[in-house]
Order: sequence, then structure tokens, then C-alpha cells
Amino acid sequence: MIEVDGLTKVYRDGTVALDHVTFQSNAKVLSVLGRNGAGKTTMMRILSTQLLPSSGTARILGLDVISEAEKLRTRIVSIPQEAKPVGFASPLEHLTMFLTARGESIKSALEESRRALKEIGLWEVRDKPCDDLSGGMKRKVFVAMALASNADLIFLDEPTTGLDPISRLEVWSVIKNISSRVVLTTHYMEEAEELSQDIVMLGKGKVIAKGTKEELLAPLRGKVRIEGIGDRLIGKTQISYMDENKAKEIVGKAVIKPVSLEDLFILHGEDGN
Ligand SMILES: Nc1ncnc2c1ncn2[C@@H]1O[C@H](COP(=O)(O)OP(=O)(O)OP(=O)(O)O)[C@@H](O)[C@H]1O
Repeated sequence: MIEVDGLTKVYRDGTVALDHVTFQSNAKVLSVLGRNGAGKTTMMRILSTQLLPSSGTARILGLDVISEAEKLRTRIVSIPQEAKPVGFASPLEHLTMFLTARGESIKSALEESRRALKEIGLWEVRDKPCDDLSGGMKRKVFVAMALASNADLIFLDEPTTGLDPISRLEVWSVIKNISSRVVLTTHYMEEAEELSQDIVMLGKGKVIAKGTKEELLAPLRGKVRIEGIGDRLIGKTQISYMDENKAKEIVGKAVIKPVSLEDLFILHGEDGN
């Protein structure tokens, strides 16, 4: 269970990264969605006990992220966006070192590491120095570490940024099958739709929408997205929403699309306000 109440973060230079964020979620996978600078990473860092909020509270797995941070850290794993592997060490070495540092025996660390590397598609390169892996493979090493940890809750900050389409599907499959709960941030609407039961959308540090995909799309139920009518090429600001039956009657070159979570950003404006 994740309970966030009035969470606010004002950085030293006065930037308000989070502004009274409040939500609860008991989902297996929760996605935090938002454009660049929306406050996603700030929230992940606070929830995973790496950054103190300016005000407000958050409880993860029933534990307060400030007063019970030590206890909470034994039950979570957090993979930051900027994580870089040690160049001379291999994926297998990364995983086994990580698991033994978390208290597992060498035997079980090796077993879990091998399982995770196979599952995520890194088995072939398990013994290569990470310096010799592609950027996407390096990213997957960290997702594999989280997978192998069997932690109660895993924070993944943009786990699929920079991955090719096949690697992205491999990581999606891992996230779907993982036994741990997961909180992930993403820019990709389809990722949030595919993986999570609950979604929190942030815009400029505020919650602009929250709930299941179905709940978020309820205001657009029965409508389609119209991107152009007749010969007129219309820009993003001219996108409109219309009842599906009415849209079918329109003759011309209108581009009619089903609605998706992306449309919530459009409805809430460019800046998510
Ligand atoms: N250490 C810091 N000091 C001052 N401002 C910061 C600091 N870290 C982040 N910010 C600002 O806080 C806001 C939220 O940043 P954050 O990194 O949380 O956004 P994000 O949604 O994760 O963005 P992205 O998708 O680009 O990673 C931004 O305006 C950012 O410039």
C-alpha cells in the first residue's frame, strides 16, 4: 500500500517540484506518468527514502518514509534513472554482488542472478564486461538486479527509456511477471496502459489525474479523437473530441483515433494544468 498525503518538495533554489501531492494505491504496478520536469523523479526519490520532502507524509508498505526509513530500505529496491554499471564487471557479477550485499548466500545469489538474466534476455552476455554492452543492455542489467532481489516493492525510474522495441517488450514481460510490487515512472502512455492497474499523472508537481486507466478515460468514454477535418491540416491545439457515431458521419480527411491516456494531457493543457 502506498499512501501519499500533501507531499511537497521545494528545492533550495525555490523550484516547487511537488505541490501537495495526495493519492493512495494498492496496485501491483503503479505508474507515475508525466512530461519532463513534472516531478516524477522527485517523488520516486522521496518514496524510496533517498530525499526528504519539504512537507507532507508518505507511507510505503505501512512504513513512514522518514521515521521508518531504515526498516523500509530492507524491503525495497530503487533503480534510479541515471544508474550506471561498473564498466569492468559483468552482468552476472553485478547481480551476485548486489544480492550478497543484501544478505543472500552466494549459492542463492548465483541461482537468482542466473534466473533473472535469462528472463530479461541478458544470458548471452552475462560474462561480458558492462563496458562492452549497449546502452539498452546496461539499462536492463539494473532491471535484472531489481528482478533478482525479490524485494517487496521495486521503484523503477524510466525503466525502458533508450531500449529498442524488443528489449522494451522483454522488460514489460518481466514487470508483468515479477512477484514484487512495482512503482515505475514513464513518459510513455502505452507503457502505463499496458503494465499498471493504477496511474498517477503529474503535471508541474501537481496530480492532474489518478485512478485506473478506465477511470481516467471515463470523461472521454464513447468519444473519439479528431485530428483533422477536410483539407485543413490542424495542429495539436485544434484536436477535438466527438461522439463516435457523430464522427462516422463526417465526410473528409478527418483522422479519427481512439482515445488514450495521452488525451488526458491534451485535455489538461500543454503544461498539464
Ligand atoms: N536538485 C534540484 N534542485 C533544483 N531543482 C530541481 C532539482 N532536481 C529537480 N529539480 C527541478 O524539479 C522539477 C521536477 O524535476 P524531476 O526530475 O522530479 O522531474 P521528472 O518528472 O522526473 O522529469 P524527467 O521526465 O525529465 O526526468 C524540475 O523543474 C526540475 O528542474
